Amino acid sequence: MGAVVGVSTFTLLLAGLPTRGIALVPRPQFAFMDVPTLDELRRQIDSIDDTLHDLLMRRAELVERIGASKPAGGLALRPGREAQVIRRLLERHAGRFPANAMVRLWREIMGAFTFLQCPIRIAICRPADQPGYWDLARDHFGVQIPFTAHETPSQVLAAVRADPNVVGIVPAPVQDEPQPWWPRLMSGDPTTPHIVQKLPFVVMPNSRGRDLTGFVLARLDAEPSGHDRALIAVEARAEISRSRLAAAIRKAGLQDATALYDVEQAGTYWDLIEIPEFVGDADPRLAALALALGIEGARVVVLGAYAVPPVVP
Ligand SMILES: O=C(O)C(=O)C[C@]1(C(=O)O)C=C[C@@H](O)C=C1
Repeated sequence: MGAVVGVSTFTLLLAGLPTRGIALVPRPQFAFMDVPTLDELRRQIDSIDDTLHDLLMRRAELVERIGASKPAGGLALRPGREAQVIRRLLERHAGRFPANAMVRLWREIMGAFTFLQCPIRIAICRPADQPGYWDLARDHFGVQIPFTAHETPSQVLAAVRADPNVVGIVPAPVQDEPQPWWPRLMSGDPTTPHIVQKLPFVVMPNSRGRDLTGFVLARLDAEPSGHDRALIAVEARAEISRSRLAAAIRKAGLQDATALYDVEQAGTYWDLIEIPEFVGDADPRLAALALALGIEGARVVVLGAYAVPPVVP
């Protein structure tokens, strides 16, 4: 009984209630006796931190084995797999820890583990008046991977073409921009990168990059993540109306476009079509699209794909 009185007194003191008449306080049905002390709680946190740390070190061993199975000298980055990892964790996420903070941790983990496998570097188009692109890239790729800033998408493309371990980040296409970068991805040159990701994948609420959108260019084939959008470019010597393009897309068996951009330079016309599904380089619907357009010499090329960003609770 003495112990019960003691615990109840302590509880009342904590609650700022008078402790007189304490002997009349009935024994509680629930576990006041188990209220852990601050030191005990911190010991539990230390133990959790040790487990997390041990698991990270074990994860590093597995990533090294994965790295050894990838082609030597190539880029180890796998944006489709990274998207699957983040989506899966978001689906199981619960509790008070903010979901985007959890994503931020895993972005740091996967950035560091990509860097562990290959000398990846990021070339960012960060015009002087748009410093947020740096943050957009840092939020995604973490602090281990070295970055270089460039003034124009052309400079970024040149950096990616010069080194297979350089990954480029350029502003997402907008209609009526004077010199869009995307028609340049139609070149058949083997150093030409693909679009492999759209940023942000998950918006970081207080980032300087939160209102910006970038595309990641890498010398990799885009890989399906299970929920993707493909970017297909058409080059022709004649202007293609939107309705003609839409009809040809449907006739080729592709899903309706979710976004369209076009540009003309010196009598050459380019259209960029975003399709709400993954389309690989060898997809027969590409040839079907070229045919359905009915324009002599029209070329249709997949510029890449990106994993559709998840809805973050
Ligand atoms: O799964 C892989 O291919 C890995 O290299 C592992 C890992 C990861 O840390 O989970 C790291 C880098 C890749 O971009 C994707 C995922």
